[in-house]
Amino acid sequence: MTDLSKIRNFSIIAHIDHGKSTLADRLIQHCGGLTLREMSEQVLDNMDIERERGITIKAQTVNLRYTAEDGETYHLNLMDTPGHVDFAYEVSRSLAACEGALLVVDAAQGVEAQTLANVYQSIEHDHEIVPVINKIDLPAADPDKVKAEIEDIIGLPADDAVLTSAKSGIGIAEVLEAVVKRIPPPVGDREAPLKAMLVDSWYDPYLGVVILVRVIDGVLKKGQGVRFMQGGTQHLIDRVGAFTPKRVELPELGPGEIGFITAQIKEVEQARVGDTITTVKGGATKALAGYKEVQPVVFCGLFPVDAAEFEKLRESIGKLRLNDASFSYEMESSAALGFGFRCGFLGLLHLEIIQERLTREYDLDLITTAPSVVYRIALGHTKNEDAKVIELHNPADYPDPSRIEMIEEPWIKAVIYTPDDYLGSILKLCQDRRGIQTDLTYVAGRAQVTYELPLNEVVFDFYDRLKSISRGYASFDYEQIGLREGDLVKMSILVNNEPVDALSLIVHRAVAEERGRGMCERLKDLIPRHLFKIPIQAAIGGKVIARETIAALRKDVTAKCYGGDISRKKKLLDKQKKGKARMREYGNVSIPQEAFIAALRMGEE
Ligand SMILES: Nc1nc2c(ncn2[C@@H]2O[C@H](COP(=O)(O)OP(=O)(O)OP(=O)(O)O)[C@@H](O)[C@H]2O)c(=O)[nH]1
Repeated sequence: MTDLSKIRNFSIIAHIDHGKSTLADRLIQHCGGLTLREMSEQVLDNMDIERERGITIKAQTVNLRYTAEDGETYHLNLMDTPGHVDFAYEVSRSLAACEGALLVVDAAQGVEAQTLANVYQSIEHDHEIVPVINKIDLPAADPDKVKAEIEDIIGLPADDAVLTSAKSGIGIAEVLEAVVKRIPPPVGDREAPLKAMLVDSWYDPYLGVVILVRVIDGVLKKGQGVRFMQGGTQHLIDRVGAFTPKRVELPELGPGEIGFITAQIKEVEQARVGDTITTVKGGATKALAGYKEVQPVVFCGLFPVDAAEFEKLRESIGKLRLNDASFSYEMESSAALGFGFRCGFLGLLHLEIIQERLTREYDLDLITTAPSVVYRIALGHTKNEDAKVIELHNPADYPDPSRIEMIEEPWIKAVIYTPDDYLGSILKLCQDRRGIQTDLTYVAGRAQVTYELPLNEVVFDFYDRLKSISRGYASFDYEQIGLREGDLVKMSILVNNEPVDALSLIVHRAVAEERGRGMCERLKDLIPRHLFKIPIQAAIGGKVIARETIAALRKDVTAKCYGGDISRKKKLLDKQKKGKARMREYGNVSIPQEAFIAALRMGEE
């Protein structure tokens, strides 16, 4: 049983790449959680893709023992939080499990949008926030300027910010002292009915579903019968423990403590983030506030390039889903692509992560159809059917236009934070994407601009474009603000007069022609020439709005290497053969796999 006054629960909030994981590793190392050899890998980001992309996806926590200058030993629970807008809800639950936060700001980059969004959330949770200015070893570091930014932009006192270089190990002890002295201990009642928050859950092949919890009141013990108040299920706890960061079993978790439990749960879906855990007998009557059921917002079809791999795809998707309750899938069949799955994601990054894991970990070649948001459509009545409202996840299911009375699409509020120089191009980008500017302010040579934007204009390549026009300096954060009516139509793409359903998408009428022209032009470059002429058309209903033609070609690919180098000829033929495997036949036209997504990139507007 740990004395409450000796516990500190905190998270680290930072913009991507400001050094959160490196600092976390240093804190663990300082507290002796791991040996140097074990430290050679960053421990908190534990998925391959996380490491490669340098982003944190799943929240993790470590329990550290720190003997402070006052001679007392403290239990520090360090919570790692995901660093991307797609996972905002998980972040909010992790923050709700803490009493304070370290705000890590890069000494050379200063405050950025993601930092802001997370700090405001942290403030909402009444956290004590300790500013940490990291990377002071960099030649471009300017801690005083960053301090001023923290005060001006965020409104937090930064005089006593801790200066660190997580990379060279400077200021680490100071950070730990600040945690102990400035972040308050948790409060809780050991005698009260059990109330624990489900902070995170994941699937472990040996233990089943592992649940990360923060105990608010009462005690969690092995052998206890518990009830998940939102999920409505009951379970028997078979393990209680913590990560140091190695997994250790403990006799119990008391108020204020963070640790894990297992209860022979088979699916993460049964352990929803934000749920309240209480005892079956004499349990709490009121669940903790803040529970939300996360819903996928971006949908797309995933199809195997090789139809024979459908079963493998089904199995692989099933395995991924074991570990990720926020992603959904159901079988889908398409005239052109055969059997595949319609999948739902929290956002584009989430989509890319799943797609990449399927490709890399499960060695699948996939075709991804155009991502789509969820539209709400009011349909008028017909002779046989009453009027009704439907949700549209797939442009292929677009109803008969004559029946549509109204279409609504989801909108977001986006906050973009950028150095002045790039503001002009960013405003143009937002304007082109049907954005409505609601605010523009300048602080210390940077602009903060707020836009309302339709989500469907953001899901394709908005983030990539933003990064490229600002040379990586602009940052972006968004939240959903509900549905709004829009003049939306389905645009079909016809290749050699056949509609290709995987390329059809819902667009706003005002931008349909431009987008249609862009897609036709790109497809013209992406589809190789055939022996016959291929028309490529964009159409709304029966009306063609854009057209390109791919000229016919003579087949002999080796014709261009006259001269007798046989190995070169062979290489070309091999390449042609390989290329074939990655093509999709549409009628009698082969479309390369990469064309499906590349056609949607909106290019250098
Ligand atoms: N020069 C210098 N580089 C640092 C320091 N701390 C971290 N870095 C580097 O900055 C990069 C990003 O560090 P991470 O710790 O992965 O950043 P992060 O904030 O965890 O990133 P996310 O997981 O994406 O949120 C890495 O290349 C680190 O080596 C520092 O104190 N000085």
